[in-house]
Amino acid sequence: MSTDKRKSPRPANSRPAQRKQGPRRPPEVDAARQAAFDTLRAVRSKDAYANLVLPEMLRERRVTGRDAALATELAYGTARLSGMLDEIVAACSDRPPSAMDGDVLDALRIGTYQLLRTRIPPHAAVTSTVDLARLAAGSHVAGFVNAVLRRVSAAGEPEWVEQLAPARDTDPIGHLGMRTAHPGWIVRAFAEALGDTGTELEAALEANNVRPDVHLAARPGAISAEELAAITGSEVAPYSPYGVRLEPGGGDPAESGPISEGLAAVQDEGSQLCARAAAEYPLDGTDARWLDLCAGPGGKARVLGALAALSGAELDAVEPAEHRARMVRDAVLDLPVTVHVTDGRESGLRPGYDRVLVDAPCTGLGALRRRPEARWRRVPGDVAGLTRLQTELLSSAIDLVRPGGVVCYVVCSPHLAETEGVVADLLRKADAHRVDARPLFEGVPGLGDGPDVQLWPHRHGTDAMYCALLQKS
Ligand SMILES: C[S@@+](CC[C@H](N)C(=O)[O-])C[C@H]1O[C@@H](n2cnc3c(N)ncnc32)[C@H](O)[C@@H]1O
Repeated sequence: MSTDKRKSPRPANSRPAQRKQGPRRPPEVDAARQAAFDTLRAVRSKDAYANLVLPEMLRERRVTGRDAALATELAYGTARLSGMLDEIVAACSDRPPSAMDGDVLDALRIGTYQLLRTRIPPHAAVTSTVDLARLAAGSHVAGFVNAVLRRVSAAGEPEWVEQLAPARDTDPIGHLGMRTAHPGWIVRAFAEALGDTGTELEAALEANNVRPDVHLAARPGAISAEELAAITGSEVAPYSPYGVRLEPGGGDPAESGPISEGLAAVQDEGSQLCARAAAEYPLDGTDARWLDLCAGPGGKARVLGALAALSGAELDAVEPAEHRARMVRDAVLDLPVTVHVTDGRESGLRPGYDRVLVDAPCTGLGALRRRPEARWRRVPGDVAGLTRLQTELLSSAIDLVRPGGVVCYVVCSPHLAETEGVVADLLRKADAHRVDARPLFEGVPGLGDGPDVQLWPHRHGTDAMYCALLQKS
């Protein structure tokens, strides 16, 4: 929660939020709230990603320090909670959010977030939001925004949840959806993957509302995790042998020496573990040709390429999008990796690979904590198209691997249709069998009955990565 207690730029005794007439002077909006508002507007109207737009905007506008921290909290927090904020706004208005002007709705969301989730004094939250709305949509909206926010401010978040959420005992999915700010279909998907609708489900959902630690992956063979931790003043990560957890607030990791020298890269610990699993499953026979079938932007290709170099193997990396293929090339400089710009379903590559990684496009429900708006942008209808693509890519991988070779199927999602569903579907048609992936995640607790591995933010501090290993018969 923000501890921002700065005074509003207005004199303490002025009460513009209660004015009924238009402004007598142009509204003034501080840089932090303006940046948060402009970010939310870009998310809504241009399908932008808040975590890409905001840092760029703060740099361009030279917003730094506490202002940058406030802008970040307001933009990411509001984007993350927007569906829940809309329910509260709806309860305080005579018209539904869908009928409101987009700028007015964005302002109301920011105002509601400030009232419910920060220690910003209510009068400052209301006044600054009225100013934002007036500036964006005209002075005629001031009275409406003021009235809605005054109603919002009559209660705190627990009271609003109590009033608006369904009862937990009769509708735990609906209740937790409101309480943790997730759409119902995502709550249901998490519940099905966890086999739980109680405290563990709540913990898993709450973990999506916490910004993750930043991890680095030391390049295997170039630097050890211990050396990297010493250089960066951090600690080694608990599970990945390449992982280092950066201290929060330590500045932009991209500017750290080891990254600019190509010795390390920012990468979630779960991704490091999955790349390692693809490289380390023990094989009989040859082990010289490796394939990364969905390589862009190259995070796992970097680890796989380095491990291939250490074991005398070569890696082919496939990515159909040219700009992402370029990112793969940049990630694997000096490594025995060839990048192919092609569709993984019809790559034209010569079969006979010993190992294939399929890190397939997915809903990304396993990385909701990194992408503030993603939970409200994704829709259940996305799942069918993605599972079709995932099955086709996995099937192509089975065609490309040699008998006895291994395919490592990874998605950053716990949705059962994308995980077990895709694997089960493939196994009905392909000449392959599942092997236990858990031994390759040595030391990682809470992996259940296997044979596949599902990591979780609330259990492991990683993204919710799923990893299945299939061996061709
Ligand atoms: C989850 S990302 C892979 C992340 C990557 N392995 C890493 O660690 O950085 C999925 C990638 O698959 C690519 N992709 C989409 N359709 C594809 C296809 N038909 N064949 C191969 N790759 C595809 C996307 O462009 C995206 O870069």
